[in-house]
Amino acid sequence: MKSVTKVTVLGPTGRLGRAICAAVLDAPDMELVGAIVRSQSAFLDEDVGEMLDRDTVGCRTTVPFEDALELSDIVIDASMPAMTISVAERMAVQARKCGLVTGVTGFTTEQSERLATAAQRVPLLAAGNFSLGIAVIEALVEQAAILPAKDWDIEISETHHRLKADAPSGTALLLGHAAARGRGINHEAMAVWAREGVTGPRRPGTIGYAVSRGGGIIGEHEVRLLSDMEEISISHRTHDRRVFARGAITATRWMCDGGKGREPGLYSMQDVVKA
Ligand SMILES: NC(=O)C1=CN([C@@H]2O[C@H](COP(=O)(O)OP(=O)(O)OC[C@H]3O[C@@H](n4cnc5c(N)ncnc54)[C@H](OP(=O)(O)O)[C@@H]3O)[C@@H](O)[C@H]2O)C=CC1
Ligand SMILES: O=C(O)C1=N[C@H](C(=O)O)C[C@H](O)C1
Repeated sequence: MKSVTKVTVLGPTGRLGRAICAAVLDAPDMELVGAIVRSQSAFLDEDVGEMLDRDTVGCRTTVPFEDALELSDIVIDASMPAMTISVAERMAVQARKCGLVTGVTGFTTEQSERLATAAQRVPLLAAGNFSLGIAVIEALVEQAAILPAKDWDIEISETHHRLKADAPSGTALLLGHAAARGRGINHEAMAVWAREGVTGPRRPGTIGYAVSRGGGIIGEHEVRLLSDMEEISISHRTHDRRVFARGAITATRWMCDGGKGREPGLYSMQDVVKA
């Protein structure tokens, strides 16, 4: 008999969380067993199917997550950093091995370190972007960034909808880290987060970021490599938020590995696309 993966979703009421819940409900090999909201949620104790304007599914939104974790094979996270950290740390002290797939962005350095610590005990896949297209351009950016830094400037720009909470986007950051890896430099030392006033000439070797927010744009990213005589532009546009949900399902299946589950560790979409 084919096994069914039991899934809990964190942040099921948000833009990403709703798309992921719908994808889980549509996946024949998955069952939604938990939907975790915060105590201030406007959608507390709602049937997830009804919340999505579908038939009742028998899984209701709740605040305590311990019972859902006990039932789950995997947790898919579409919430916000504080919830991600508290659930990841709770999972790290659980005896049974349940994986966490998080798409959340906007972690502070301290939160990222706490997530990495939790990943020593939990199989944890962190994806600043679930799109497989972004995973591909991440590799392209790393490859392009081998061009000599003295001749080629790297600039990253992103645009998102007016409601996005964090900047630069998680995707812009993962592209910046890919560029830094390609160049063999320390990302934090070379990142220029914004420019204003009398900035003077561009510092050689830096990676510049620019952010726009407006309207309903789902996500646009561009990495430009600029020399005096030519330019490379690597860009990506998301046309439909369901691409994130689809990628999250692909990542979840990779993490479950046919029911065996992955070993504790920090994984990324690169592991998924290279499999
Ligand atoms: N990796 C990827 O491919 C993608 C990642 N994202 C990321 O996913 C996250 C969620 O994005 P999005 O769905 O657009 O955001 P939303 O604001 O629409 O949803 C976030 C949900 O998380 C819950 N939540 C839990 N804790 C908090 C908190 N402390 N403050 C606010 N809300 C909280 C809220 O639900 P409630 O109040 O009901 O508990 C809220 O509905 C972001 O980090 C975003 O960058 C987004 C799209 C794609
Ligand atoms: O908040 C969003 O909407 C998105 N967030 C992710 C990010 O920060 O990169 C992914 C996607 O671009 C949409």
